[in-house]
Amino acid sequence: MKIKVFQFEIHFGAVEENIQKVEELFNGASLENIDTVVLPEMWTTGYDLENIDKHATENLHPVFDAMAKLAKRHDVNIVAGSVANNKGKGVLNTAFVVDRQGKFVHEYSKIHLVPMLNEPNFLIGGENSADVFEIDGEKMGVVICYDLRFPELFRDLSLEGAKVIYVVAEWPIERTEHWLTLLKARAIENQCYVVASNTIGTQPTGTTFAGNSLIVNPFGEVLAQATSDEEVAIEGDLNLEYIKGIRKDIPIFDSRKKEFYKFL
Ligand SMILES: NC(=O)CCC(=O)C(=O)O
Repeated sequence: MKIKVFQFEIHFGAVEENIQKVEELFNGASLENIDTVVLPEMWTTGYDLENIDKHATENLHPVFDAMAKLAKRHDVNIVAGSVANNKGKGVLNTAFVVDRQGKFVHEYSKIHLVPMLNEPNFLIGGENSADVFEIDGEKMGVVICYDLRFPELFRDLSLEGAKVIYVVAEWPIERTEHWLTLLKARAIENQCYVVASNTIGTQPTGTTFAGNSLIVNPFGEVLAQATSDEEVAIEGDLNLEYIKGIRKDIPIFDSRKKEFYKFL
């Protein structure tokens, strides 16, 4: 399963420009052998939270339609990062997935809003857990940025059968070590692939983002890593059969003692 992760700078609060930019990235990339393309968090707006009401999609439209067109044109699945999204009760931070036929597969709205970037003052949290979805017959999950700090979410997804967990993010540069360490830890402890897309550049809020988009295998080895300050695409060839071998050699799922875990 071949994955391409786009890492790019987001034009602050410029939805149309960002959609156009993503279209150009798809049209300029070599995608012939790629199964799935991954985008970062809140890529249509960045952290323009003061204006987030006016930027938000209505139930993912019209951004969904633009992604569906790209998926069909390039014959790829898209883990379409996340966007500010209004479903009637306030603005959510919603990740979504579109398949090669341009069909809606899955959505997940961030449940852990990040206090350090002021999200709780402008956004509402998702009301559903991060469930698995299937693309090309394989189970996967997607979570959003600050969610990375909550191992429970990753454990739930892997217990439900996710072999790949996507992390779509706008992770700040001062916590780069947390980003890299936690991505590897989540892959090792759940023995699954972790595929992460982050943004770069400094937004007018003063936050500079860490880049370092990453693909980690179930043994914790880095298959591909972007730099901290460049617009690049990284690629990984995920061998989902490899997961079986790792889980046989280090059988953590068989060794679990859930009767002793107090808060699960
Ligand atoms: N966009 C985010 O959720 C950032 C998370 C973050 O800054 C952190 O966990 O640290």
